[in-house]
Amino acid sequence: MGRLVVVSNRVADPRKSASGGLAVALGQALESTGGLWFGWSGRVAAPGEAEAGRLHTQMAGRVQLVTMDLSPTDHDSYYLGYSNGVLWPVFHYRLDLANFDGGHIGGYQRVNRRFAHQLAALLRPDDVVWVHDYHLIPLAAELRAMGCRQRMGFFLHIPLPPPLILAAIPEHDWLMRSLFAYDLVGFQSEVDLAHFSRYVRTEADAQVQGPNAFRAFGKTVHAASFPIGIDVDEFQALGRAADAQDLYHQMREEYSRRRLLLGVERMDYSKGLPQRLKAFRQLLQSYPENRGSATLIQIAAPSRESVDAYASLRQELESLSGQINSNFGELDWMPVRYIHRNVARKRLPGLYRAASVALVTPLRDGMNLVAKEYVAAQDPDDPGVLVLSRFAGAAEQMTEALLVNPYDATRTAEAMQSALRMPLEERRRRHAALLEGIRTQDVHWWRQQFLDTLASIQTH
Ligand SMILES: O=P(O)(O)OC[C@H]1O[C@H](O[C@H]2O[C@H](CO)[C@@H](O)[C@H](O)[C@H]2O)[C@H](O)[C@@H](O)[C@@H]1O
Ligand SMILES: O=c1ccn([C@@H]2O[C@H](COP(=O)(O)OP(=O)(O)O)[C@@H](O)[C@H]2O)c(=O)[nH]1
Repeated sequence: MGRLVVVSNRVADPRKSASGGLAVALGQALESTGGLWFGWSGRVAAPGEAEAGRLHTQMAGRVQLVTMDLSPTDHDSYYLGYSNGVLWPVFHYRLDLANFDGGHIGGYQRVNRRFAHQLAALLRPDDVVWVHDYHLIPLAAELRAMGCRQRMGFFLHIPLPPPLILAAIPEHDWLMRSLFAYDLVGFQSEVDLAHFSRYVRTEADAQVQGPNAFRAFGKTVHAASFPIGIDVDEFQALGRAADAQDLYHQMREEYSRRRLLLGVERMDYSKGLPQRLKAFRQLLQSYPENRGSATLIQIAAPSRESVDAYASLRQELESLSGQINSNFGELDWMPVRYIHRNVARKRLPGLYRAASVALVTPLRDGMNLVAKEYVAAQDPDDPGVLVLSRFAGAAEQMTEALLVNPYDATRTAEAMQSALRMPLEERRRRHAALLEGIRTQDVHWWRQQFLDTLASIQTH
C-alpha cells in the first residue's frame, strides 16, 4: 500500500493515551507507511487574525500531523452551523432540531474546498486517502475537481438515516452525489448500509452492480459496513495504571454500601439522557428496595455548547436530576450524581469497573464506544452488566447485553432491575461473550478491513 493519508475534522497525536483508541489504531497504520494526518487544529483564530487557514505541521514519530486553523466565521458555519446544526441532527433522525435556515451550507462548502486545496498540494500520486465523518463528505469531490486521482475512502462515524429523513436536507442530492467521488464508503452498521442502498436506488436511480457496488452519476462507488471497535489491550492497560486504579479504589470505598449505575457521554441529545433519568426514576418508584442503595452517576461532558439544542438539554438535565434527588434523596443518600464535566480518559476504566451496571441508552448512535470500553474494563470473575439501547450501532454486535428501547421507561427500568439482580453465572456468561466479540472485532480489525477493501477495489 502507498502512503496512508487520513483526513478528519479532529486530529490527535497517536502517541498520547488521552487521544483514544481510534488515534492509536490510525496512528499504527500511519506509522507503518510514514503517513500524514490532516484536519482542523481545534483552534479558532481571533477575528481578523491572519492565522486562519495557516497550516501547522508537526511530527509524531514517523507520522506527519498537518492542521489548519478556522476563522470564527468558518467555525460558526462549517462546524457549528452545518455539521452540527444540520447534518448531526438529521443523521440522528432529529429533524425537529435541525436548523435549515441558517445559511451555513456556503461555509461548509468553503471549508471543504479549502481543506482540499491545502491537502492536494501535499498529496503524492500513490497515496491512499481515508476521509472521516460528516464534516468532510464533499472533500473527495473537491479533490477530484482539482485533478487528484488517488484511491479514496470515506467512513461515516454517525448513522445514516432512511431516505425520506435524509431528503429533508435541502442539499441532500448534492451531498449523496458527493459520496460517489470516493472509491469506498464505509458505515458503522448494516442498517446504515441498507439506508444508503435504498437512497441511491430510489433517489439517484443507481444500478446495483453486485452486493456492494452502486453505479450512478457516471461513477461506481463501493459501500459496506465496518463496525468500529476499540483497542481492548490498550484500554485494559490503561485500567491497570495508577490513575484508573486510584479512582476504582476510591469509588469502591465511597460506595461500599451502594450499587452503582453509570452513564458516560458527551452531553448530546442523541444520547437519551432525559429518558435515562426518567427510567431511573421509574426504577426507584417500581422497585423501592433500590432506594437508599442504587446510585446513578451520570457524566455528561460539555459538548458543542454554542449550538442551541445543546444549551436547552443542559437545563432539562439539571432540572430532572434535581427533582429525582429532592423526591427520593435521604440525608445519607443522593440517587443521582449528575456531573457536567469531562472525566479524563485515563481515569475512566476505574469508574467503569466500579459500576455494577452501565447505562448506554442513546436514542440513536453511530456506534458508541463507551459500551465497548465498559466491557473491556470489567473484572471477568465479577463483571458488571451492560444495558444497551437497541438504537446504538453497537447493538448489532453486542447482542448479549440487555437490549432496551430507551423511549420505554417502564421496560428500561425493568432491565435496570434485572441487571442489578443478575446472578453471577449469567453475568459471567454474558460478559465473556461480549468480551470475545469486542476482542475479535477490535479497532485494528476495523482499520484493516476498511483498508484491505479499499485496496482491493478496481479503480478507473
Ligand atoms: O468533535 P466533537 O464535535 O467534539 O464530537 C466528538 C465526536 O463525536 C462523534 O463520534 C462518533 O464516532 C464514534 C467513533 O466512531 C462513534 O462511536 C459515535 O457513535 C459517533 O457519535 C463524531 O462522529 C466525531 O467526528 C466527533 O469527533
Ligand atoms: O468524560 C468523558 C466522556 C467520554 N469520554 C470518551 O469519549 C468517547 C466517546 O465515544 P462514543 O463513541 O461513546 O460517543 P461520541 O462522543 O463519539 O458520540 C469514549 O472513548 C469515552 O471514553 C471521555 O474520555 N471522557
